[in-house]
Amino acid sequence: MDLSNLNEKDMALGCKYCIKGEKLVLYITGLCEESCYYCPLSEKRKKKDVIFANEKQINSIEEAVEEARLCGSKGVGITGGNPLLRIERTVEYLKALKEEFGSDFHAHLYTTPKFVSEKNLKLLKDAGLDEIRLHSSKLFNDFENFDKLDFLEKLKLCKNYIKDVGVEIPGIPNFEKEILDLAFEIDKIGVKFLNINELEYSETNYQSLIDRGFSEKDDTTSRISGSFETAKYIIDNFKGKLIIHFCPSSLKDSVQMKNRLINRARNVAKPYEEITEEGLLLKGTINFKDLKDVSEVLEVLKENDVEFELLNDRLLLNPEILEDLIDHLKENNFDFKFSAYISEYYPTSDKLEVERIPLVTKKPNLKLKKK
Ligand SMILES: C[S@@+](CC[C@H](N)C(=O)[O-])C[C@H]1O[C@@H](n2cnc3c(N)ncnc32)[C@H](O)[C@@H]1O
Ligand code: SF4
Repeated sequence: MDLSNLNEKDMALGCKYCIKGEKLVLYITGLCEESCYYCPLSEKRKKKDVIFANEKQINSIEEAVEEARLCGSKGVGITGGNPLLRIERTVEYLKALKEEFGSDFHAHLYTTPKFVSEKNLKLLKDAGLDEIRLHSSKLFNDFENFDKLDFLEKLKLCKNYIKDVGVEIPGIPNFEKEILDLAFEIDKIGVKFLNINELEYSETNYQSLIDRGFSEKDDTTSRISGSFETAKYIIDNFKGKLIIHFCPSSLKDSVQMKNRLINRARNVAKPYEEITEEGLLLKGTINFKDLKDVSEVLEVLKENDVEFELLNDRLLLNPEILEDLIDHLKENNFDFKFSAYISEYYPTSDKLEVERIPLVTKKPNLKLKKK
């Protein structure tokens, strides 16, 4: 059974944008007052006061705006850490994005109840926040001390200031009854949605999940066994107005991430590059030492009006054209003095290369001893 209800009417507005890859993920700070045993954040980000716009570490609002522009983002998801621990920064970035892209640029924010206050909510409202999602972290980490009434009060407070208020939690196996109870309670006070994320492991939380008796669902994904069933139990047993959405890890990787990559690739691809179905970029590269070693190739390209880019020691062109050209040169016993390959890489700011297909390998320039 597929629980990921992709019917748009059964989803928070922020999720609709996210699935289409239209949300800028703004990681406003890694600082966080909680220590959830299942926290998936990487070492690079966890508890560090760093800012990321999607995959790129940034230091300024301009960089966030630029990343949103390159990705064709129609909204922002502000996350962390806890964005409320850097409320001034959060508000500054949010205001700037709204000013740049207009008031329709949808903004949602993730936090825990601890620093939800009239003061912070007022600041967020004035900056244009459209949606807020509270994570009842204490429920899973410190059950005895989880103050349900306080959590409900914080949600009510959010409703006074922010248009859409929801709860977002990981689907923790064996917490079915507690989550279902919470669903009924938040429905009574008019909370709009409950998002249940499929519990996932990462390099930072793996050991603590295993120590608590959880196990991997399979060896091809990072899903934890039983999380899907927890969400299913809640969806099957809940009756009320609350929208309950299960977000499987596959939705994050194969749909939302892929769509975000495709959107960015469309904006950053050079005219000679190709975009794959996964949203990666393909380009052909010739590496040379001396320009004269590629003079014949350049002539052919110019004669045929082929688009290319000439750098100091590299010639970049369409991957298919490069492949045809190399085949043709090989057939004509061309004396290659350069290397050539097709590279597949992420359209992200780090341009991470995932594959390199060699077409011509440079001959090693070795001087052999004469006997
Ligand atoms: C990583 S947190 C960051 C934002 C904020 N600190 C919070 O906890 O809401 C974003 C969302 O991921 C969920 N989450 C936390 N750990 C998770 C895990 N191991 N697998 C799946 N979702 C998780 C939380 O419920 C939260 O809604
Ligand atoms: S509240 Fe969020 S960021 Fe903080 S420890 Fe928990 S999951 Fe991680």
